[in-house]
Amino acid sequence: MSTASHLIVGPGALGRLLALHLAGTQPVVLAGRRSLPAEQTLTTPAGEQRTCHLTMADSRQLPPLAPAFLHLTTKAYATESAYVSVAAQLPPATPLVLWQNGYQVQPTLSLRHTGPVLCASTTEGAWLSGDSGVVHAGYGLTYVGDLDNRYAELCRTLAATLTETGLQASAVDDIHIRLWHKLAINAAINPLAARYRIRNGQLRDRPFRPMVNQVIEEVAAIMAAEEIPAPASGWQGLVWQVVAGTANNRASMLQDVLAGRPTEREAILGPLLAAASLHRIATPVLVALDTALAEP
Ligand SMILES: NC(=O)C1=CN([C@@H]2O[C@H](COP(=O)(O)OP(=O)(O)OC[C@H]3O[C@@H](n4cnc5c(N)ncnc54)[C@H](OP(=O)(O)O)[C@@H]3O)[C@@H](O)[C@H]2O)C=CC1
Ligand SMILES: CC(C)(CO)C(=O)C(=O)O
Repeated sequence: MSTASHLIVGPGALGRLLALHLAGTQPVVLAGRRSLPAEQTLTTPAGEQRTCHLTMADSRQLPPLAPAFLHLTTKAYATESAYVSVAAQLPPATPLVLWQNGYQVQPTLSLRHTGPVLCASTTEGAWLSGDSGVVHAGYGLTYVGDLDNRYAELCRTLAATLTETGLQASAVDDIHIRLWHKLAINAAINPLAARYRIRNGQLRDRPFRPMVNQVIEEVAAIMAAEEIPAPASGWQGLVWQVVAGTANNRASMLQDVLAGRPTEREAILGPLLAAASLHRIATPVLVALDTALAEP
């Protein structure tokens, strides 16, 4: 049985970024459902290129492994099926780390998995460069926590490991709140950017600026009803800071729409619309955006 410390399932932008950082100091296996070159190149935010030989595996037929962490870096909508295909091949107490945006797989898999379930909420930015590379577009920060605060030591261990590799991370005892703050950012930026096919920075201009502000108002009402405390900068401050910081980005939902892939609409807008319905809060703008994204 291999002693690989980190099994990463989902060899996309985030999975490769993670694998290429961890591989310098830790045993890593990167697993997917199609074959990829083992030589993978990381382009750093400074534009340097670093090529590394990774141990690749087929996620449906893993070699015998007992990893210290199973990282799932699939899109939210693909995560449950990826989990099902790999969990049966691993010791049941393997710690699971969920890297998805939104708030859909986190509560579901926290209940379902028999081992510890950690959630990682990251503002690292990465995109794929063909089958053999990943571009680290910008440094961010990763928060690691578990929804019931039962695994603080494990969260600290993972955060320290990530930080050693160059991905700055902190263990937190309020990951639920951090995930909902990220949800607010993604709900305010991604659906509008995808619907109007614009870069994040264009949201600052007319006619989009008032639309973003309407979404923020609806999201703020939902957050208050869900008792999610506002960030220090307020909801407006939080969203507009991220818009400014990612002005040149194509939001992930826009990239998905342009590539004809499914979006993470259900994971991002779904929990907000469900909470709005529970608390009887009218959210006409969020509903219209969700409906538009659901159209084929
Ligand atoms: N990229 C980023 O900068 C950030 C991403 N995130 C979040 O991280 C998650 C992943 O995003 P990202 O890396 O960009 O997405 P990608 O689409 O680049 O990667 C997803 C990967 O998962 C693979 N996959 C899908 N289903 C399975 C399966 N059943 N078994 C094994 N592999 C599978 C896909 O492979 P295939 O090619 O076969 O479809 C693909 O390689 C998302 O929830 C995203 O919101 C969060 C913050 C930043
Ligand atoms: C923060 C933001 C909006 C940056 O583009 C993002 O997380 C995404 O595109 O999904």
